[in-house]
Amino acid sequence: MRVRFDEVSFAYRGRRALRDVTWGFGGGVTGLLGSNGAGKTTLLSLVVTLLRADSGRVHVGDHDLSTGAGRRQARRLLGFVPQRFSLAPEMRVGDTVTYSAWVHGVAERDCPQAAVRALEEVGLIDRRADPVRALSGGQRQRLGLAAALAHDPAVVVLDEPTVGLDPGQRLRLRERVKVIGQRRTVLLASHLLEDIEHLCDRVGVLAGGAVVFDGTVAELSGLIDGAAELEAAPGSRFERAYDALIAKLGET
Ligand SMILES: Nc1ncnc2c1ncn2[C@@H]1O[C@H](COP(=O)(O)OP(=O)(O)OP(=O)(O)O)[C@@H](O)[C@H]1O
Repeated sequence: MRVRFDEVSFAYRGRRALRDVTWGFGGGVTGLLGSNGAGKTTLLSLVVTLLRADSGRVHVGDHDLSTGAGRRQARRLLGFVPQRFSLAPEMRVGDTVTYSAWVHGVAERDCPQAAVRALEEVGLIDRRADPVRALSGGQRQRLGLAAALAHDPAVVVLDEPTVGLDPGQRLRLRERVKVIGQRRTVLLASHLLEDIEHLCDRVGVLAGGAVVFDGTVAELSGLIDGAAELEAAPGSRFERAYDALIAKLGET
């Protein structure tokens, strides 16, 4: 399913956060990069209908989010894991996802089965009888993902999902996101270039509320082709190319 932005602008009480964004993504995992304050969370919030564009149009599939009916229909297709979320520590893992399925509109009799499917998707099915407080940070993050998958959404939006996780937990979450992206549209905002490089088919870069790059990970890495001093610098090609892109924008 495709998500499309057409000349979208958004401001917080006069403070411009997105300006004339025309961008789209669909099928597989798309990364969204940008420095602090570039507008990533704002863009994600528009996709998941937490905010409404001041001008321009956002579409999720055929649903136009500028209309009430469009937003209602799109919500059934959307799963969201925000940067910070809270879970009830005494609740069981399985009940947490069953409840999320119900909140997302799954028929009550189907909720337990929906929870089993979502917990299998994130690799937590063996922990379903445990209380949430018994989970590690990485497992809690995966539980948040299961809660967002409970109604089997076509589009999954993740805001900085690996922040605060140790390398092993990050790898496990990454593996899960990769599999989830095989049959869904996933939008992943992150500061961690390594996550984007390993997970994403395509990447968009935001700077000052505008999309300044849209292409594949290989195309972004290719931006430094022929720049000898950058090719020799430390870090992966992708990291060096991203850094050079942001530095160049800072000069203009
Ligand atoms: N609730 C708000 N009220 C006023 N201004 C806001 C609000 N939320 C964000 N902004 C401003 O909008 C701009 C974009 O913020 P946004 O959070 O979308 O960026 P971001 O790329 O997600 O940043 P970060 O990487 O730090 O999370 C920034 O200038 C920010 O200060």
